[in-house]
Amino acid sequence: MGLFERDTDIYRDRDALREDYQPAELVGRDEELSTYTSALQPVINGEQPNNVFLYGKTGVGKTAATRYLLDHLREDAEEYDDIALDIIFLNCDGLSSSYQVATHLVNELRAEHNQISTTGYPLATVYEMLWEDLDSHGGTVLIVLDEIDNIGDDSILYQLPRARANGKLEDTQVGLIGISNDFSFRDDLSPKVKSSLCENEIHFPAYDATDLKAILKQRADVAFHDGVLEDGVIPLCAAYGAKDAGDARQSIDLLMKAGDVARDDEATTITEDHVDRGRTALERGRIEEGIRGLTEHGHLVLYALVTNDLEGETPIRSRDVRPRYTRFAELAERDPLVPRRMRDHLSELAMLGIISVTERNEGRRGGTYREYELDMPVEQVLSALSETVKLVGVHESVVELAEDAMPDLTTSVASTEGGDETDGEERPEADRSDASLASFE
Ligand SMILES: Nc1ncnc2c1ncn2[C@@H]1O[C@H](COP(=O)(O)OP(=O)(O)OP(=O)(O)O)[C@@H](O)[C@H]1O
Repeated sequence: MGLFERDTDIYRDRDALREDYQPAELVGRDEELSTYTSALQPVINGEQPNNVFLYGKTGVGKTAATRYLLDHLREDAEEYDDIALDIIFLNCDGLSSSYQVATHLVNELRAEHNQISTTGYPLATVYEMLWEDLDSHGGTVLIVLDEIDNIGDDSILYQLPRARANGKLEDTQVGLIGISNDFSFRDDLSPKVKSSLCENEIHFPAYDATDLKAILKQRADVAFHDGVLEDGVIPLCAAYGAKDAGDARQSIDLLMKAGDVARDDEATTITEDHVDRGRTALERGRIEEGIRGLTEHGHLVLYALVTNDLEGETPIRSRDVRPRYTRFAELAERDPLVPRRMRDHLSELAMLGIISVTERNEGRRGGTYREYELDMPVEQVLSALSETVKLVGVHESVVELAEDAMPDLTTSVASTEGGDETDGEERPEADRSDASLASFE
């Protein structure tokens, strides 16, 4: 028997739950698809295409609807001899300027051997190349810019829709489809860009539990063997999804995680318990990712708050977190931030859902103040902070937890100078070998 053995009791086709799977039909988006279809109709009529702007929160089907309709459009256009349709799909993640978008578009239009460098030309030259390449292409070209809000300036969003009117294009008809999940991007567009890019706006609202159930059912039928899902599983995944953000991607991920947990258990059915465990695992991943993305000072503030929490000091005011934070910064050989900047980090942690904030009144004449406490299991937070703990040292309050939460913790030499004025902790033993210990006196 090999080390790996095929286990197919649960999944018939697990890939149907992956991000890149394109469902044959989109569920529950009839109204949006009908508006979108009308906006694309001029392409089939051989007319100048409309520009379309899709917006809505993440995971609500904007990209899926675009791929679905454009696949159909491409297929249907082949029925007409007088229509030559080409579609360029560009995800703007990582493309932070019109210049970068324009060079990528030029390269999409050019053959492999004729690509241009993505740096070094004046913007006007890149535009000239773009108009020339587009115009020599002929027919209709639809340009989809997904995650369009990454583009830091709106030059290309102004130029593309107007290229024909400005005499830059004669033989090619260009349509622009912009997709964004950033509502402020749309609101902040300059009026001249808004009037052309947003001539057909389609809003994709968040899904409710009923929509999500239908979407999950469609995927589950392909992904799992018959009879594997217990009755409550899809409603539970849908209920969590609707409560969180109405995001189909999140619900599908949860269903897949539940399937994986069941598979690891060598179970033959997926139960609600598998969903709950899957949710905990995903949540852990999300927190860890959020914490890892913070700056070093964000980590130090959070580590300070973790130790306050373990000592039963939370909810706690920012000024009372400060001495511990300052000491940790010193141990990490960093200059502590001023109180206001430290508070900004607390606010950021609250925004990420890692800690919670409560506004309190200071009595009859006083103003309001804020108190902070951890809003996530301390073990998870600590395990995501392992690099910071290594840098600062293991605070006494976390010694016990550290062994479980950070098994990879290596011994580090702790500084013994300086002090944390507010608390008189005992100095930890310096020669413990199971973890690095810092002096926080
Ligand atoms: N109506 C639907 N029917 C079937 N599957 C859907 C539907 N809506 C979304 N999905 C699926 O949910 C996942 C996320 O959808 P999609 O990528 O289209 O979201 P989005 O709105 O473009 O999000 P983002 O703004 O994050 O890019 C994809 O796997 C997609 O296939």
